[in-house]
Amino acid sequence: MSKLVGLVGWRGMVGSVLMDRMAEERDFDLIEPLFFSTSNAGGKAPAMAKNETTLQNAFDIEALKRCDIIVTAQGGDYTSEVFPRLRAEGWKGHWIDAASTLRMKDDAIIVLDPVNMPVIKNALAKGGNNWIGGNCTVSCMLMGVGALYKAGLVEWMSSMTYQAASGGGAQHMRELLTQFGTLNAEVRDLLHDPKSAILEIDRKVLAKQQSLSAQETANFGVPLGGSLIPWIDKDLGDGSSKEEWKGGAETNKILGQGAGFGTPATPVDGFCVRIGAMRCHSQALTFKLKKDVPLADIEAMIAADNAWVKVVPNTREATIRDLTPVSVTGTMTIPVGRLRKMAMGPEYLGAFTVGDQLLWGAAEPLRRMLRILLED
Ligand SMILES: NC(=O)C1=CN([C@@H]2O[C@H](COP(=O)(O)OP(=O)(O)OC[C@H]3O[C@@H](n4cnc5c(N)ncnc54)[C@H](OP(=O)(O)O)[C@@H]3O)[C@@H](O)[C@H]2O)C=CC1
Ligand SMILES: N[C@@H](CC(=O)OP(=O)(O)O)C(=O)O
Repeated sequence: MSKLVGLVGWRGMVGSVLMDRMAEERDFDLIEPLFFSTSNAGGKAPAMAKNETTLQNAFDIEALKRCDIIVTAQGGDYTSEVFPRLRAEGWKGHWIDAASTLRMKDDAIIVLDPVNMPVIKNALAKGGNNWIGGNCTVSCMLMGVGALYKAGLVEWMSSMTYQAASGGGAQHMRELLTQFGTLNAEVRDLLHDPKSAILEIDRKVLAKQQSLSAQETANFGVPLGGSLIPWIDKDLGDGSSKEEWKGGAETNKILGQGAGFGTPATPVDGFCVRIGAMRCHSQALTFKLKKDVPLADIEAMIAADNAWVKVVPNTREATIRDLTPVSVTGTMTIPVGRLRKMAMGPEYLGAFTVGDQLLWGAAEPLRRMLRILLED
């Protein structure tokens, strides 16, 4: 009999991408889906529903307890409210979650199976049942350069990120586009006049950016269109942002190394920056390798690591064609390019990578974990 799989958060941005991927990969053929809602219990479930066509109340613990597996992309507040109650009521099913809430708990595994299948299998064998998707930046980075970690080559890594508006949620994407529209409207006439002075355009754009209404910056807090914001997530009070902290903490946990595993952690640190891209996160990486490995060997290692990574030749033409958010958005490909030894010495490697933060960064690791459980 098919497993009963509860789906929570399926109509949100991450959830919609997840539903599309599940349909594409025919995951619904293998399960009996049970759709939940926080806002429309009793309404009609989406077309993928089979026998259970009514939306269940996502806060109804008895209804949730019926599920063998629950997959949620509803968000951290939902997880904080429902998960402890569900476990306290004795539910032993598998919980698969996009939210960060449970990621660093001892009994939770951060799932990214092309990178950490041994960690997942080990936890499954020990009865693990909490499977959490990683931070989007970390997951996309490891899908690209995980080979270097698997080979034990990384002494440390620094990551400078260029993170898309979608990381903040759907409203942030809308806000970015609204700001671009407002700025364009401000200088539209001057743009249409080829003889207009560019510094006049620049002055008017800046004046508009600096006077955007509170409504037009409600989500990011400051203008993002035509600017950037070098801080993502909470202030940890030690000079770093929570997004930067996740880079080190989650990378090591995914790889099954660090304090919790009785092995040394690999130092990972850098700056996380929000830019005006729509839904692809990009990262400039600097590695200190444990030894001097020829560049050709590094490229071969990265290219062979998984079915989605693609090494982009370090030429201008290939880079501007294949290593941008616009070329990657909506695809499962994780390009890694700009690979070169840096001026600091032969153990210092530079790389640049891009990933769709709603696919590998959020939805895909969850649906793959579901498949692992269904095939177990
Ligand atoms: N955005 C991102 O980049 C990432 C997000 N995540 C995690 O996933 C969680 C969900 O994120 P995200 O998908 O961006 O959140 P959304 O705001 O798009 O969706 C969350 C929920 O909001 C409700 N909702 C209310 N109004 C609408 C509407 N107009 N359209 C769709 N849904 C609506 C839905 O619940 P209901 O149907 O019950 O009303 C939906 O499931 C995050 O909180 C985070 O924990 C993880 C990785 C990346
Ligand atoms: N913090 C990420 C998005 C995200 O949801 O991250 P997390 O799953 O770690 O909370 C960003 O803003 O780009």
